[in-house]
Amino acid sequence: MSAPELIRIVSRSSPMALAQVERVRAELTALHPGIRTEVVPVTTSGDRWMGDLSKLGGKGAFTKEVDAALLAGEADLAVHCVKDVPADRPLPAGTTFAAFLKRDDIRDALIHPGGLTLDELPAGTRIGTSSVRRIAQLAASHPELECVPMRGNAGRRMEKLAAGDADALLLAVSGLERIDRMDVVTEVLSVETMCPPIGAGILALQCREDDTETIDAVSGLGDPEAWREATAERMFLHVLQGHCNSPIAGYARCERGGDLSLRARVFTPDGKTVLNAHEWAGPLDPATLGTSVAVTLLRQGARELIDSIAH
Ligand SMILES: NCc1[nH]cc(CCC(=O)O)c1CC(=O)O
Repeated sequence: MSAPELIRIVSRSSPMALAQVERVRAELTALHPGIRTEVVPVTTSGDRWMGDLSKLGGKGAFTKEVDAALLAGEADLAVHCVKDVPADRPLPAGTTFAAFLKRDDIRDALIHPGGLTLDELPAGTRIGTSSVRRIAQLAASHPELECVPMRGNAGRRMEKLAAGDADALLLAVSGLERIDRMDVVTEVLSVETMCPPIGAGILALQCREDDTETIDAVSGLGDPEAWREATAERMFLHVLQGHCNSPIAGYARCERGGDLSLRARVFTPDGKTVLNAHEWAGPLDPATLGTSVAVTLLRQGARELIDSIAH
């Protein structure tokens, strides 16, 4: 096997995306000191557009331009948040996941400048979030709070918070850790309070399918548990075929004795209806567990619930 001399890594240019690339470069250098890396920055439509993501003409707002650079041969490796990679369709033809990195924290955090926790926030507190998953769960657990639209990278959201556009924010712990801003967190929410999105905290390395040199070089960065969890979660979402306004949440976890479990929920936007499932893989492979949990939720009416939401 011949190792490549240079791996060009395409990345979005947000601070979080660049931090993700630095992690990959560091792990790659530790594993293969002889391989040089170079960063190819791109801006995605999701980074540019500050409106409603569903109005952007479909999914993949954060991945489309990255995939294009990879397929055009302008780069050899893409680093994606699994959370941002559409699961209702296959990966772009000609590309494949070569590895899933060891998973980071999957929880969401509250950022409240006054230092209050979620339960302490007074009625009418404006939470800056455009995430249908976060809005539906807050409506269910804290109906006295108000959600106001908020997009942009974490740094921009914190500027908007400081400017008074919202009173508090919800952001992923993993993203804040990557940009070294855990100092702003007032409370880390349990997964029972705020069920995470599919793929939370997992970075995927994507290569051209025929580029076996790069695939072989980076596959050693993969984490077997992250692979099993991502595979179960993405198959779950694939079978459910949600759209971009579907409040869907869930996470797989390698637990006691290595058995894989998958918990998942589908909500109405107002949080009044919650469909819930939790299953163990036992002898099943991760993808089959994902399918099984999706089928359980479909039997509970998930299809009708998802299709009744405007998108
Ligand atoms: N939509 C942006 C985005 N994509 C992935 C993460 C979090 C990091 C991850 O889960 O890998 C975030 C930020 C957030 O939701 O607060």
